[in-house]
Amino acid sequence: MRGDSQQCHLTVEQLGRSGDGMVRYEGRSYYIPGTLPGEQLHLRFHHESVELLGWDHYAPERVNPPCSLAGRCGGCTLQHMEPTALLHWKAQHIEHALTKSGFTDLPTPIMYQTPPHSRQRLDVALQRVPGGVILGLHERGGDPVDMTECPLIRPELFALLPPLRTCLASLGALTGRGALAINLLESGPDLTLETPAPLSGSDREKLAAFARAHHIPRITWRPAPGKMMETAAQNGPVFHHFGGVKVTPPPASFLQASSEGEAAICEAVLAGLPPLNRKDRIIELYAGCGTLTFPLAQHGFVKAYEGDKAAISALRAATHGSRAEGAERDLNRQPLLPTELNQARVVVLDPPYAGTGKQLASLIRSTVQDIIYVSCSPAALEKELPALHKAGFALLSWHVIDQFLWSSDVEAVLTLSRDPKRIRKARKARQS
Ligand SMILES: C[S@@+](CC[C@H](N)C(=O)[O-])C[C@H]1O[C@@H](n2cnc3c(N)ncnc32)[C@H](O)[C@@H]1O
Repeated sequence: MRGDSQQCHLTVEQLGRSGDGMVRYEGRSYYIPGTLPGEQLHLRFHHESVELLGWDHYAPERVNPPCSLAGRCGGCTLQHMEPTALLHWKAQHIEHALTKSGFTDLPTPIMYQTPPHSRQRLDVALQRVPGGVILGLHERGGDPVDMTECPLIRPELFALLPPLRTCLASLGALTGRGALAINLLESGPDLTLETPAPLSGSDREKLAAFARAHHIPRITWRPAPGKMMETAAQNGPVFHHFGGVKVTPPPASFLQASSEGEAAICEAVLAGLPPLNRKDRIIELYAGCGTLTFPLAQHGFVKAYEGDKAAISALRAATHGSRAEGAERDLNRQPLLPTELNQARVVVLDPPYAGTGKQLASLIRSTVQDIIYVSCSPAALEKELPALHKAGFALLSWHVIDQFLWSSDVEAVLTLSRDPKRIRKARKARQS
């Protein structure tokens, strides 16, 4: 029901990309956090903004958020949505990117959602306040909200936070705002700390004592992301296994959000491989420090490319005795040429959020028949899939992996082929 007054009752039409409900008013779209499609809202419109006065009708997908910080903490924006409905909503993003790019008659997706309390990576903001330190995620457009509870992260990670706050509050280097990345590796939590001022000798002693008391193998310090890092405390070896191979990930290294998500991605990638013999070459682009490299190396010889120096050094250091080789390469500045790609029986790529950039064009010009595309960005897929469709690739399977529970983010693994035999076989298998 629309009226000319500033107050009105409108129905949420859909969720926007970031998970906010969208209503239309006088030809404009407005996004309202915390609302769901089908809900009727009582709203008041001001010049450019809208105020939610209340709900006339709730959606059946609405649930009570499991965390009392929901709505404030910027980590989870969709805790009020029933998880299965959320997974289907995320699958629609991928489906939309595929159909918009020309892929029709899609196979049924294989979907997976990670459980609560499974996040193994945490990137938090720090803020010194009178009497202590706030450690948490930013409120939308605001200050960090202290993470006094969190149904998302692994319990052992959450258990570390209270003593960590005490330790951080004692550091002279944390004069204002800072940041902390924690990767929960097999060897224990790996901490990378950013503070406005450099660590003093006394700060280092406190961090070393904290590391010993809480079985933390390594604490690294840096002034800001991308700046020189220093080891603040080393209390034991740092390691993690990928596909049975022991790797020493560098500080603040990319790590999949949860081990369950990582396993689901890995399984989807391996399921998408064409028939290979051990001599066949797999080219892997954006390899990080080897999450997919070493599982892939059990199926063919992997040539892995990665732009981050520390990550590729870690990968290369672990390749001894495996059927994998790593190379440092900025794939935006120096994409692999078609002649290089042509050596591959299959190309596996897992680009950053922005997508593959310049690498895509030479992939299309190559004679590569099979691609497995791991993507954390439906928007990048929407941009890049049309060219792959035009180049003759068909979609053999798609996996939707919601490893970002209660957020609007999603991961997808797409198996694409332009090998007529493989396409025919996949179509036949679907029909039977
Ligand atoms: C989504 S992560 C995937 C990493 C790895 N596949 C994994 O699962 O752990 C994307 C990777 O792309 C790398 N990357 C980003 N831009 C790059 C570029 N221009 N050239 C090469 N690698 C790049 C990042 O350093 C990161 O390791």
